[in-house]
Amino acid sequence: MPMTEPAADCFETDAIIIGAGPVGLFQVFELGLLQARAHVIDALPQVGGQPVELYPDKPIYDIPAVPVCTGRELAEALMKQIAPFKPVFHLGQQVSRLQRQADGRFLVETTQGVRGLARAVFIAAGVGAFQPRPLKVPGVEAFEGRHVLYRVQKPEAFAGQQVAVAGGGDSALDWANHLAGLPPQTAPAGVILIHRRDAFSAAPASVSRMRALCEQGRMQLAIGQITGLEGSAGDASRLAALKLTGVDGVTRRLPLDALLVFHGMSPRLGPIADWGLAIERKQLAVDTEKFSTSEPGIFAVGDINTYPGKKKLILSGFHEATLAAYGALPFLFPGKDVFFQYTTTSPNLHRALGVSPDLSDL
Ligand SMILES: Cc1cc2nc3c(=O)[nH]c(=O)nc-3n(C[C@H](O)[C@H](O)[C@H](O)COP(=O)(O)OP(=O)(O)OC[C@H]3O[C@@H](n4cnc5c(N)ncnc54)[C@H](O)[C@@H]3O)c2cc1C
Repeated sequence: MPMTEPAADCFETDAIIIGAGPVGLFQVFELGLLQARAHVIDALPQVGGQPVELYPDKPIYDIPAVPVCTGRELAEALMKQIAPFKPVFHLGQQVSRLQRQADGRFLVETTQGVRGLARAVFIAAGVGAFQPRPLKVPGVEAFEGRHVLYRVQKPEAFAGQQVAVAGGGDSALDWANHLAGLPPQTAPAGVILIHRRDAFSAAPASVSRMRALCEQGRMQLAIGQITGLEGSAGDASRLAALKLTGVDGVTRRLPLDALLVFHGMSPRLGPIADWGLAIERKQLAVDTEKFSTSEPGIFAVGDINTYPGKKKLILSGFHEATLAAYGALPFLFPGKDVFFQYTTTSPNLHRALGVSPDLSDL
């Protein structure tokens, strides 16, 4: 790996975890028990990785000692478990660069400009960074980022505008409902939900609310495929209308100012492949003692890694995170002896966890 000088405006911490999926979150816990501070970076605006992004309400039955929990509940429980260690989260940030510095630490940089230095890095990047699926319509690039958006930051920015929301899942319906329900002074002039069929994968309560808003005339629903976008006559870079081809095969023109697209998220390995680490079939090769990558001080845990017998299961990732934390000790605290301790009986760990259990019977 190339050596560069440390940047002046970085956060500094013991460990940086790339990925806030279940394994990245549990990595915080295992590092916390060893008294290592962690910052966690994720491309998504929320924590929880695949279970929250792909199956938030589906029951999971194979988390040890938890007979059943949903993807969302798992993430909530992990967040509660790691709270005593006060991890710092950088969400909505895709890590693009990872470089060893002259002092042996690693500089981690995101595409949005966040930078951090740490003695050890844990790549818990799952199947890659989740990115919004782009709208596949000719010429869309001319409007992306200004009038065609995949994320909403300030809903009030659409006050008085004609807004179309494309998609049939939770994000699309949540945003369409939210925009249509805003008070008049901040509401768009019109909200139209566009989906390719009159069946939705969003939560039933969101679908009922959407239908109620349509009945009240506060939102419209259009069924069809977006087949084209049109710039305004005076300024071709300004979105003026979209073309919607209905199930009847007729293409209609819908005037609008902004199009919000929620066609789901897809994972991309992206920059991880360029960090000079040994890769086997799009996964990071690790040993099974420390879950170290080919670069000392960089560990890989969870779905992103591969080794003989690897199973892409959450419980396997938890085991990997535990051994990786111990494996990182020489990088985190060089020369310091850190002893293995049980959470049941160690006063040190109780202090770290902020608990004071009764030890008199043990
Ligand atoms: C439908 C479905 C059902 C499943 N059911 C089960 C089950 O019942 N039991 C079970 O054990 N497992 C199940 N799995 C698998 C389980 O979800 C994964 O094993 C688990 O999510 C892996 O966790 P992780 O933390 O390694 O990665 P992920 O959950 O994928 O999280 C990785 C995170 O890293 C982020 N990231 C990646 N690259 C970057 C980058 N460059 N910069 C910033 N952030 C980045 C991503 O945005 C993501 O949030 C299921 C998977 C699916 C798809």
